Amino acid sequence: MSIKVDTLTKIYGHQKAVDGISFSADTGVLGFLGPNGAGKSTTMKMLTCFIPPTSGAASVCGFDIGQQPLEVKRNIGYLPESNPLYTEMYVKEALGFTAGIHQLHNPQKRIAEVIELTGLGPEQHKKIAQLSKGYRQRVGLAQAILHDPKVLILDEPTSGLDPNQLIGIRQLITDLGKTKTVVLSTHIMQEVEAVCNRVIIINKGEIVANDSLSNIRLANNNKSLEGIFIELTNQIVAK
Ligand SMILES: Nc1ncnc2c1ncn2[C@@H]1O[C@H](COP(=O)(O)OP(=O)(O)OP(=O)(O)O)[C@@H](O)[C@H]1O
Repeated sequence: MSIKVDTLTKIYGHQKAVDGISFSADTGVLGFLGPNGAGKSTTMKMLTCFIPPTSGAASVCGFDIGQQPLEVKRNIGYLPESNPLYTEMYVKEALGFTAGIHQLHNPQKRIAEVIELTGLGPEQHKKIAQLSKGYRQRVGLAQAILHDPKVLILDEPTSGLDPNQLIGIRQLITDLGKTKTVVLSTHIMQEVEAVCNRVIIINKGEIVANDSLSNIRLANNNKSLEGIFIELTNQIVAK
């Protein structure tokens, strides 16, 4: 398994943001769903060693997030929800900067590859500040995959994109999921149906569903995913 999570918990002050969750993931796209404030980003930040857990354990490609953060970061690519970018840099300059952090042996070749993969070609000579939101997301994705990690953590990578951009990015995520373990946080149920092999639904820091999309539907009278999501996270009877 590329990701193993064992009773992972994060408490901020008096609030339990993540409450003893356990799951594992391997090659494919795992949809990580939940209402606002459910604990998705907090889980992703713990898996990527940005914040320490309060208790519990997790490993990425066999490396412990507490004991081996450098090895974890080597094996993981992370696109945070806010997609922080240096907007004064040119696209290639930003990718070169990330390549330097990862000490890539042949950065120019790999940068050309990820520009091709992420469809950044037509915009590659611009400054990031001049890019549309969709192309900025592509730069964030390009940075996340530059060191060819086995695991990708993508926190709402398609939020705010127009339908044309959505299709391109979803195709890229689907393709990446053929060889990598991708954890995808999204609020778009259509997207989950389009790209995810498996789904975890988290509510108030606890996992309320963890299965293939078809099994989750079977267990919930074949309702729409939206209906299942509402039922499992609100206890409101879905249509
Ligand atoms: N640094 C922090 N300090 C205190 N509380 C925090 C902090 N970060 C997150 N929280 C709280 O922890 C809970 C989980 O937040 P988190 O960002 O993980 O949710 P989420 O599922 O990613 O939500 P969204 O879908 O809105 O992005 C929320 O109630 C949030 O307010």
